[in-house]
Amino acid sequence: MFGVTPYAVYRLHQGNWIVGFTDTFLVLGTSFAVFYAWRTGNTVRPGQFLAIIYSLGGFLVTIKLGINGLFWLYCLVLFNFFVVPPLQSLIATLTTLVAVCVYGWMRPQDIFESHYQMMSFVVTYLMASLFAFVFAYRGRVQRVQLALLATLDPLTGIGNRRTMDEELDIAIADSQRYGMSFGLLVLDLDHFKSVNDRYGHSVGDQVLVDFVRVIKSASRASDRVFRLGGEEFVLLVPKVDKAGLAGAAQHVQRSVANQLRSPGGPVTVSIGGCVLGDHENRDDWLRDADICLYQAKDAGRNCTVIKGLDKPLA
Ligand SMILES: Nc1nc2c(ncn2[C@@H]2O[C@H](COP(=O)(O)OP(=O)(O)OP(=O)(O)O)[C@@H](O)[C@H]2O)c(=O)[nH]1
Repeated sequence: MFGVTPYAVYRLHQGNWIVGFTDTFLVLGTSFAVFYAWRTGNTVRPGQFLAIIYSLGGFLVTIKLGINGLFWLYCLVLFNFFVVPPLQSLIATLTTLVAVCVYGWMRPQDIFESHYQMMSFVVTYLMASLFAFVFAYRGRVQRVQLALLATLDPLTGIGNRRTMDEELDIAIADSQRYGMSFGLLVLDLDHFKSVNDRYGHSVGDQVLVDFVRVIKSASRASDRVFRLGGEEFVLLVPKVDKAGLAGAAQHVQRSVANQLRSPGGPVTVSIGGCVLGDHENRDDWLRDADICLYQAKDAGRNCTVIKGLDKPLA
């Protein structure tokens, strides 16, 4: 925007109306797109809008300025790959190339002084597009990988603590807005340290992976499981009351006792839980579920304590 504005003023001052108005349109269009993105938080549509108007503008400027306009098309390549995903950028960039070449072919001397010059432009423009594409594509793949690393637990593939925090905040917002009920279970394997100490860390890792598989198979598709850290996991259960949460917890607890094995025999889990009720933030909610978990451990492990229910459930 800052690069184009002086040219818009200069071209209008010169009386070169088409280029002047094109530049002015680009400046206004950019301001509009930036404003829209700022107000809505949506950067996809403004990016596509900008790629289209700048590609069109690049074409118009080139057919009016000839060889001097061509230099701007290299900036256009970089700009397009900056504002829209690689494939869309490639389409916008190649469409502009085809338009410029067809025009240059039909009106010799208007843009290119010779076919040789046109070929040189095509080759350098394609090379610039190719490098920009590879660069943008690699950046995109790395961004996706970073996003996964930041949100998933690498060992088990389920959401990590950061993902859980977000999901619990969404649950609290849904509860306050729509009156939906949620329950939270904190699950901790019993005597897991001895599995590690006796059979090694990699066996312990395999038990954790199996544990997640058992939790998933014993819970509903709408339940969400997260790894809080170490051998502690959280299950978020929508649409339950205290009794329903206790039922869900007992089902998981029994499934683990029946199915989860280390080389030394069955592995069990202790579970603490509470419904969202009038907890107003996730820290309080988690803390109360954690207190129940400690009560379950104190009660001898392989059992469930739900806040508000009288005794530990075996
Ligand atoms: N293999 C493996 N072990 C882990 C991982 N994260 C934490 N641990 C181990 O989990 C064990 C947790 O031990 P404790 O907190 O004493 O708990 P516990 O032995 O299960 O005892 P209780 O919870 O009281 O029943 C420690 O030995 C940690 O090293 C992991 O990613 N992989």
